[in-house]
Amino acid sequence: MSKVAVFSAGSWGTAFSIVLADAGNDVTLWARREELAAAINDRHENPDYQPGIELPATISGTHDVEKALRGADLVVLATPSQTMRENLTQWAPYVEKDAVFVSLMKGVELGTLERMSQVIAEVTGAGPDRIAVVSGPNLSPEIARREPAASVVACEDEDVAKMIQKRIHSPAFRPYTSVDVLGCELGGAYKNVVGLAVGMAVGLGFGDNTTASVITRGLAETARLAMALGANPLTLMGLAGLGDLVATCSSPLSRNRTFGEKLGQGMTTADIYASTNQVAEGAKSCSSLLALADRTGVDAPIAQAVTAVVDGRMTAQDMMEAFIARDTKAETD
Ligand SMILES: NC(=O)C1=CN([C@@H]2O[C@H](COP(=O)(O)OP(=O)(O)OC[C@H]3O[C@@H](n4cnc5c(N)ncnc54)[C@H](OP(=O)(O)O)[C@@H]3O)[C@@H](O)[C@H]2O)C=CC1
Ligand SMILES: O=C(CO)COP(=O)(O)O
Repeated sequence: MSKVAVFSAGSWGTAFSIVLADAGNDVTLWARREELAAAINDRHENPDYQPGIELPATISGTHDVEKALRGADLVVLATPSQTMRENLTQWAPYVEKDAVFVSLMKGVELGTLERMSQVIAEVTGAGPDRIAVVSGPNLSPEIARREPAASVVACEDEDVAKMIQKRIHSPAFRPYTSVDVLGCELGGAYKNVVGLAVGMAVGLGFGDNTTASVITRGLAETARLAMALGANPLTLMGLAGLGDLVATCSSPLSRNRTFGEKLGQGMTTADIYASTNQVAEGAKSCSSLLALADRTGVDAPIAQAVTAVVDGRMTAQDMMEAFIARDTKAETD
């Protein structure tokens, strides 16, 4: 059986380990806390992140980086985007020589404005044929319950994308291939920002016309930036674009939408951080995506307003009013 190392045992790392195990892989799930690794082994459950879900016997937990990586030809990365560089710098010396990295993360690094595939390349020196991303409408509690879902596995080397596709195709999880790594990553990161804006609209008590308008203009904004950077526009119409946007913006399971809802109800960012330990990537990546749009010369009103609300410089109500009051223009401009 082929061995996969998954870093780490959060919501998505754990749910994706179930996909990998169901698809026939031997999975070693690395946990930052030793007691969580022990719980995974003793109880076949991740009580902190996917409580009540029995993990297949082919998933084992460990807190030992070297042990997790020994013999693994796929290294799946699912930590918060903002800590990936530091994490991977520590793990990289133990990665097998030809192992392929698979990023599940949906964020853009603050400061460098790099996508996760770029961070992985920089830290490990791996070429584009050893770096893939998996992105799509994949809310982890639903995936952990084995509800049917599709996703995209993107790698610049199509043969590698096909190899990973085979390795992650389970009875409940259907992956499509793509060579558009940039489009998939930007779709995944941007939908979190749009999810925050939609959550704010929901928190303010607005209905489906409002949320549909924000979702659609959010897709337009995502596509504008992604295409300016060289993405295939069809990627944004696909699972890693529209698909993930719809899932995130319509589901109360989404941490980003929930974070936005709380902002809409008047909570501050600091209060929300204090109330959860789970990652809402958009709250950090909104400012990186805005900076990326500014650097690229692309208009990004949603990223701009969401960043201002997250930073406490604007209220959610003012954001909605500002969206409506913007200079009018043609829809396709
Ligand atoms: N959840 C989902 O539905 C999906 C998430 N994603 C993406 O996957 C990525 C991970 O998200 P998700 O699993 O949901 O996040 P969670 O908040 O559920 O889990 C975060 C994980 O990262 C660990 N972690 C936290 N801080 C650090 C750190 N400083 N160094 C190393 N590890 C750390 C946590 O360990 P500990 O428990 O010890 O704190 C935990 O294992 C994000 O980019 C997210 O956008 C993508 C698709 C679906
Ligand atoms: O990326 C996700 C679904 O595809 C998960 O969204 P949240 O991070 O908002 O929970």
